[in-house]
Amino acid sequence: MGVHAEVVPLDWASEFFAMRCARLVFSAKAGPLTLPALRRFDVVEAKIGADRPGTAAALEALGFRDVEGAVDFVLPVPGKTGSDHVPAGAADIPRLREIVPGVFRTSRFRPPWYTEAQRDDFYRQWLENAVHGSYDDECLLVREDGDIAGYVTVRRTGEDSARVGLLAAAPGWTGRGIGGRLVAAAQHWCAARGVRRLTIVTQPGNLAAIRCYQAHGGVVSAKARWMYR
Ligand SMILES: CC(=O)SCCNC(=O)CCNC(=O)[C@H](O)C(C)(C)COP(=O)(O)OP(=O)(O)OC[C@H]1O[C@@H](n2cnc3c(N)ncnc32)[C@H](O)[C@@H]1OP(=O)(O)O
Ligand SMILES: Cc1cn([C@H]2C[C@H](O)[C@@H](COP(=O)(O)OP(=O)(O)O[C@H]3O[C@H](C)[C@H](N)[C@H](O)[C@H]3O)O2)c(=O)[nH]c1=O
Repeated sequence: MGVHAEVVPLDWASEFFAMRCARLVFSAKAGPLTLPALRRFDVVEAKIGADRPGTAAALEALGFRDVEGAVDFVLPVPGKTGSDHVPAGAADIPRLREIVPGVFRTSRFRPPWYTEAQRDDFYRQWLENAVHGSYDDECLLVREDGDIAGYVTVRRTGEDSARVGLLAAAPGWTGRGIGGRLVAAAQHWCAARGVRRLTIVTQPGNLAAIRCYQAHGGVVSAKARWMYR
């Protein structure tokens, strides 16, 4: 089976990781995927819906390998919500950068394609950008004892939709209900803007995240796998 997809360069990632990164965008209108088109890049990533095993097999024949799964959730946005979060400001960036290393271990940004140091730098940058309203719109914090106990970044993706970028309890704060408070913060952010559809993605092995999202009304909307070449 031939794969019809465009190989789209990822400019931000290419500059950040100092590698030529690209993503496959599947389309019946695109020409068949060829090895010369793929060989122009150091890493080509593809997200393949769980309902498309034939595509995954065809990509494997082109040298793609499984990296990680993805589970997409839709979270409810109640009309009236309460939340105890505060928006992050520039003064929070040094502490946020300090507490990121090792947190996103199930990320698809992983060896052998990305080093653990690159992964941690990537999420540090993601958080810092969100505080400045770049890529994600905002970073919201839950504070305890004068310190950051958790953070969640949010991005409006449409008139009625938003997506969580990163969500984590700070080291030492996992398993203490911070995850739920962060979900509530994202829901509150949406409700305040009239956004009714909130999505979040995690990995199938991230049981703490999955239980946390399900406990707050999250419903699985799609499952996929990431493959890289
Ligand atoms: C969009 C994204 O960023 S996806 C990535 C999510 N973030 C991360 O993986 C970062 C590291 N992990 C964390 O920061 C946290 O563990 C979170 C955010 C996933 C969950 O928040 P927490 O405050 O730790 O979880 P909380 O105390 O609310 O518990 C949530 C549920 O997970 C369960 N749980 C907690 N840790 C684990 C674990 N290691 N394995 C399985 N279940 C777990 C809890 O028992 C609870 O389930 P229950 O309600 O059925 O009892
Ligand atoms: C900060 C920033 C990032 N980008 C680019 C770089 C990448 O190409 C994408 C981010 O990847 P994305 O597909 O959005 O992330 P995933 O959904 O696959 O991965 C998730 O897993 C994490 C653990 C976490 N749950 C989070 O949801 C994702 O990382 O964006 C950019 O162009 N500009 C930027 O500023």
